[in-house]
Amino acid sequence: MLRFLTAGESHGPSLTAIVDGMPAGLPLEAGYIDKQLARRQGGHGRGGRMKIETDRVCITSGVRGGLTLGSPVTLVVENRDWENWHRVMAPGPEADLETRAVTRPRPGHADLTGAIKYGHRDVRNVLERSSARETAARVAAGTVARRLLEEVGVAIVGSVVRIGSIQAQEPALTAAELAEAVGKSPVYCADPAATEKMIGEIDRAREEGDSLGGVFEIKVFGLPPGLGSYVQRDRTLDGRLAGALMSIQAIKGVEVGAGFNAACCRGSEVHDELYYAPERGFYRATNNAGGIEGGMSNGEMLLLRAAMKPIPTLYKPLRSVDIATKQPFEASVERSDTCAVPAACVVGEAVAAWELAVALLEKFGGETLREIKTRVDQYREYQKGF
Ligand SMILES: Cc1cc2nc3c(=O)[nH]c(=O)nc-3n(C[C@H](O)[C@H](O)[C@H](O)COP(=O)(O)O)c2cc1C
Ligand SMILES: C=C(O[C@@H]1CC(C(=O)O)=C[C@@H](OP(=O)(O)O)[C@H]1O)C(=O)O
Repeated sequence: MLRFLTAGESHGPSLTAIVDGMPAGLPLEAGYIDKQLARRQGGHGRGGRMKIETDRVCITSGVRGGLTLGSPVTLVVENRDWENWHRVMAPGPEADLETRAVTRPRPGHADLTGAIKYGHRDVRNVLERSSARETAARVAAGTVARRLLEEVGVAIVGSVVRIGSIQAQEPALTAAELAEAVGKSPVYCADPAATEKMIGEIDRAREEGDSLGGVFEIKVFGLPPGLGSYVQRDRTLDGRLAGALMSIQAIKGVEVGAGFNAACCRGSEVHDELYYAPERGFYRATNNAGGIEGGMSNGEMLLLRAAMKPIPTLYKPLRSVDIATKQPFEASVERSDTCAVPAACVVGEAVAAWELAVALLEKFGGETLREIKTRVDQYREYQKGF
């Protein structure tokens, strides 16, 4: 069974992910994970914190000589900002609990409800863990899953398709072309004209002390059919992917394929008709299902979309109430991202990779990469001849 946990506070010494159940013999290097960590830090619209951090993973268990051992893989990402916070965040009685105490909850963040739920009078005890800093650890873990998927011919590419009111026109591209186009864009968008407008929109929001959300898309190429299942509803691949995307901080909606638009159409316009050709087996000429039918991958490209709300911390103050004095105030802000949709897109790729790797291992099992590859190859042959 493949599973992972993350731990760590935003301004603590480090973030940790423990990945358990990864098969042995998977080539894995820190540099491969660092590339994804760097992408997650980037994207136009990020704030001052990203100038402090340069995320790098330290692999402290489960890998030897560049290959996984089958034992738990521990991934540690240091917080450079810790240097400025060790007095405040110290685990012992020496911690300075006064200087950076927070009693002013931000609308739209976990602050108020987290304080009520866990009985904290200092909102810092909530925001340290509710912060999307945690996604650095999730990207590290998800990138191990991405490595495994790569070995069986599965590629995952995310792209930003909307920032605020600016919508991109997504060209139909291969996985490699899409990755190249996205890599050139400061907002990870494959449409150059929309990229320019998105940058302008983010800059305007920043100047006006405001924030922006948007939509990103995840495409997965090369998935075999039959990952996930209809036999128990908690095993549906779409349910699990939607849950994973929704678990990302500030994600408020998820679509698969035609998504909400399918609800506006007739069945004859939505359902993908089936064809057969001896050289490729069964296929569909359209992909409104987004690569999932009956809770299972159907062999077509997987298409997911996630909507991110605007960042809650605003330079333009919103009304709130101090939990100590019960007096209203208008929040003042030290620093914040203006827009983190590109970063969230990288997190989306990672969490999707994770869920797909879990479903892959459920279907094919195996303790070694070699076993898994053999079984996937055999299954692909079987599928072609079906
Ligand atoms: C990559 C990323 C960066 C974020 N940066 C910020 C930020 O700088 N300031 C902020 O208030 N919220 C930021 N958020 C959003 C909050 O973490 C999120 O809104 C908060 O945890 C509340 O959770 P919810 O929006 O899912 O309800 C970010 C989210 C992501 C995914
Ligand atoms: C640190 C990251 O994102 C942070 C997510 C975040 C939040 O409230 O979610 C608030 C900000 O942190 P800080 O208050 O330290 O400036 C972001 O910078 C990161 O993505 O690595």
